[in-house]
Amino acid sequence: MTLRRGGQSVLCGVRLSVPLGRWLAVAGPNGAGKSTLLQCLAGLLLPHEGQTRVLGQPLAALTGPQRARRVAWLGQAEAVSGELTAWDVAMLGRLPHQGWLATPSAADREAAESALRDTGAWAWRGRPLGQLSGGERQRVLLARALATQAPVLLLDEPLANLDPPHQADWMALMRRHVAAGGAVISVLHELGMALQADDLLLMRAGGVFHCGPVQEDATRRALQAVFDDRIAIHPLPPAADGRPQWAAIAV
Ligand SMILES: Nc1ncnc2c1ncn2[C@@H]1O[C@H](COP(=O)(O)OP(=O)(O)OP(=O)(O)O)[C@@H](O)[C@H]1O
Repeated sequence: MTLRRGGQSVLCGVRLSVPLGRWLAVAGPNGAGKSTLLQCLAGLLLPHEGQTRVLGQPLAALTGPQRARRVAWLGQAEAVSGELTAWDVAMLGRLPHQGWLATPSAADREAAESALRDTGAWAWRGRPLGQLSGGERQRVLLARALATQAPVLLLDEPLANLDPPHQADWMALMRRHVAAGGAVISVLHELGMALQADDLLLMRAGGVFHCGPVQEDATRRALQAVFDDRIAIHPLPPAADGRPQWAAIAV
């Protein structure tokens, strides 16, 4: 996949395949092309060369609702009317499931409630988005993505404004999503969290610097290298489920 913006090449020859049942974290320095790649995968930007296929079908061949039922999107600094309540925003995630002018079904309401409960946003479902804090707002937007019940989640900096306990909750949600057969692709600057993903895609200067399982030493070495060895990775005690964990510290 190749994309030029403003006369510059911002993605060059990126090839990527993410199987269902895996969580891929995308990391790399500022300006590496991570958000651009995610927007191409979501169909929000059209690459000059290459295409995105979702569940075996070219994204471009799908209608808007078909696409939105397969791929849920959470972008950076999304513009959503501050007058909408948290409930309204979660229900936006159900639009791809509803017919033209149809009223929401019981299944739509259940999906929105479950998503708001999962992100800890149920308590303020009646409050307008404009009256929520940055982290509260982010949890509502995550609920909108989850309410779609799409198998593929594309999340650009989903942890922005989340406090550490809610970051841990987010991770548990992603684990649950992949354990249920979904796929997650998330751009993360929180490298400790990125190191808990299954796979890491490391980008630099619009290209793939490295892609591989977090468990492989080579991947963790590449993570240090993509940041010019200005981070160090240290092992941590295993997680409760036995999964190895690492911390990334700026040096
Ligand atoms: N609308 C645009 N027009 C021209 N160039 C753009 C545009 N949007 C982004 N770019 C450039 O594309 C490159 C990749 O940007 P992108 O936002 O994908 O990087 P990123 O890896 O997500 O960075 P960050 O970690 O800072 O969020 C950057 O050099 C950026 O300046």
